[in-house]
Amino acid sequence: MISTCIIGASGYTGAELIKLIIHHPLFSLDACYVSNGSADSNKPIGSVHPQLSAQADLVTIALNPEDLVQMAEKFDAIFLATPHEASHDWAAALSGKKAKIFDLSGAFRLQDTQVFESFYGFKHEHTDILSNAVYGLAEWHADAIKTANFVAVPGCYPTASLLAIKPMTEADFIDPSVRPVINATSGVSGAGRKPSMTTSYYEVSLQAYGVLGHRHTPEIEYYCGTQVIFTPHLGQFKRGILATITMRLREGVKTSDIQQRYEQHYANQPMVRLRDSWPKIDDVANTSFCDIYWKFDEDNRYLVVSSAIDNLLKGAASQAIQCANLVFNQPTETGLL
Ligand SMILES: NC(=O)C1=CN([C@@H]2O[C@H](COP(=O)(O)OP(=O)(O)OC[C@H]3O[C@@H](n4cnc5c(N)ncnc54)[C@H](OP(=O)(O)O)[C@@H]3O)[C@@H](O)[C@H]2O)C=CC1
Ligand SMILES: CC(=O)N[C@@H](CCC(=O)OP(=O)(O)O)C(=O)O
Repeated sequence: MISTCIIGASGYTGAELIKLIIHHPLFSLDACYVSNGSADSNKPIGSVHPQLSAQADLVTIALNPEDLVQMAEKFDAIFLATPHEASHDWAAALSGKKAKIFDLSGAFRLQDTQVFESFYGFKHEHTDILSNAVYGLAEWHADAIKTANFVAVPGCYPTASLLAIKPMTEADFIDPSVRPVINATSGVSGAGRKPSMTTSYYEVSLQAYGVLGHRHTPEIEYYCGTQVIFTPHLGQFKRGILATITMRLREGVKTSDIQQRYEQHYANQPMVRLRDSWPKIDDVANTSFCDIYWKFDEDNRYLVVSSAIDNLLKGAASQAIQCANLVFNQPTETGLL
């Protein structure tokens, strides 16, 4: 068995990782860490996450940062389900050792440290790790992921957006004079477990936020190679993201060309489902799938694509497992179907 541990096990994506790893045929979950001083330290997992009662026979451990080097020599894989700052600070002790690292945070996704600093609000101190980090968009970067030691698992909105846009950008079908427009809505679990007024279920009413300045804009732009207008919305539901993207395509692109590109990229990708009707969040919530459907106005060259994922799974934990499967030479869908 491949020995794994999770750091940040008391959070929402931590809980999803626990569920996936304990049911995985090849990975064993050997430790669950929380931060030093966490109210959830030294507790059975079933008491931290009641839905995991009687499923995971583990007690959370308060992480001592001095133990990180030893942990990186002990485990085969370490999943960081921690805030960006914690992942950033701990990466140096963890990387370059036996363990393959899968970081769910945004700390190692942006290669340009100036852009990183302006969107994340703190200085990037680990450019050496950054330059070796592989972006874990599993359907597009599988070859690089297979040989990676450190995987930066994509953000939730970027996963939904990039899976929809990349077949068009890779084919050079986008009209360069018109930026793709992404409107996306996330459930409140996207904001993590820590309570806050802006994300409290009672306070939330469908609303745009982060307009023309969300930190996922540079991530999406870098990995699809075109500038976009990205507008996230927060909706009053627990989990899921629906991203609807409008793209103007170059003259001469036909409906059949679009069909051919989506099929070429996703027909053999088990975690992406090309649907025959508009995706719904209920169809993907609590699953590891991304559902995609599109319609093209050939006369006016506007393509509208809709993409739905579960933010905590395909947008975080199950994509991390897809990456780990690839690193350990398994089919990407192992343990996810
Ligand atoms: N929620 C989502 O939809 C997605 C989240 N992500 C990213 O994944 C990571 C985890 O997100 P999520 O599970 O939602 O977040 P949560 O807030 O639900 O959980 C974060 C975890 O990290 C621990 N933690 C908090 N502060 C620190 C700290 N300073 N040092 C160490 N550990 C700390 C938390 O609590 P404790 O104090 O008990 O240790 C908890 O276990 C984040 O980087 C997030 O941006 C990525 C994609 C989607
Ligand atoms: C609803 C909500 O607040 N969503 C978060 C994105 C989810 C997330 O955690 O982003 P990363 O994948 O980059 O870590 C946000 O807008 O910042």
